[in-house]
Amino acid sequence: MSLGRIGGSGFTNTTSSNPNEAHLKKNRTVIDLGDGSDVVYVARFLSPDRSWEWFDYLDKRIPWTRPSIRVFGRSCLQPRDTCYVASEGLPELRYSGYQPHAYSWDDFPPLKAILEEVHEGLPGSSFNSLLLNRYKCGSDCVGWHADDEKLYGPTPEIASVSFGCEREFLLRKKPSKTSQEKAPASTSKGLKTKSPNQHQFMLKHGSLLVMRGYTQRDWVHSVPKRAKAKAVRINLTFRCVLTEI
Ligand SMILES: O=C(O)CCC(=O)C(=O)O
Ligand SMILES: [Fe+2]
Repeated sequence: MSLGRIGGSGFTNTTSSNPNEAHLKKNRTVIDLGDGSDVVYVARFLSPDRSWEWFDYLDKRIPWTRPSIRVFGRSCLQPRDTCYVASEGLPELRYSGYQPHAYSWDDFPPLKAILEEVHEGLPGSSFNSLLLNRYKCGSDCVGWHADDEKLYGPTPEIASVSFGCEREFLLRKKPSKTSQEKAPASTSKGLKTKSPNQHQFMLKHGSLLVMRGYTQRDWVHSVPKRAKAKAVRINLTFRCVLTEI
């Protein structure tokens, strides 16, 4: 696996003989977040049947743990199950005071198959690590954060594949430093408009969402609690840990 790539894979405009790539180009939604950041969403990235097979495998076979993490200086149980898979020899991941054990791709062959699908869909991308999350019910969640750890570099591409229960994924712009940018969004008639500084996606079973460019520097994201979500959701975020920072 090639390592050390920075930046987005970019869905190039060249004609492609890869049917997956062509399908993706047709069915993707690209949201330009401005300032060199964008998000790509493909609702039907994987077929529902295959996705359910993968869901069952992941639910049963992944050695899920629910670690203690530190948030604002206090120790608490992470409100979701997690597991981490990474290629050998990479710098270790550490977030919220927690350093997950890195399992090998060889331990979970279906993860290699999903990774292959993601690489086919995102030509030029080269992911070498994967953070898995399992949300058992509506009170499981992930709070506002950015995946801006140094080991991913300044413009990480993060590909997120979802299985099972649909959950909302929110993106919110970080507060800007200049006062001009802080002004609330309004029309020329002074009417308030819906802020372009927030975006919301309902992440479907078998969907792919990709964050690119400066999204981790300028935006935060979350999967909030939802009382109505009664079933299990599993999310995989593929990332590229840089070998030379
Ligand atoms: O579950 C999701 O959709 C997002 C997970 C996430 O943001 C993360 O693992 O960093
Ligand atoms: Fe994240």
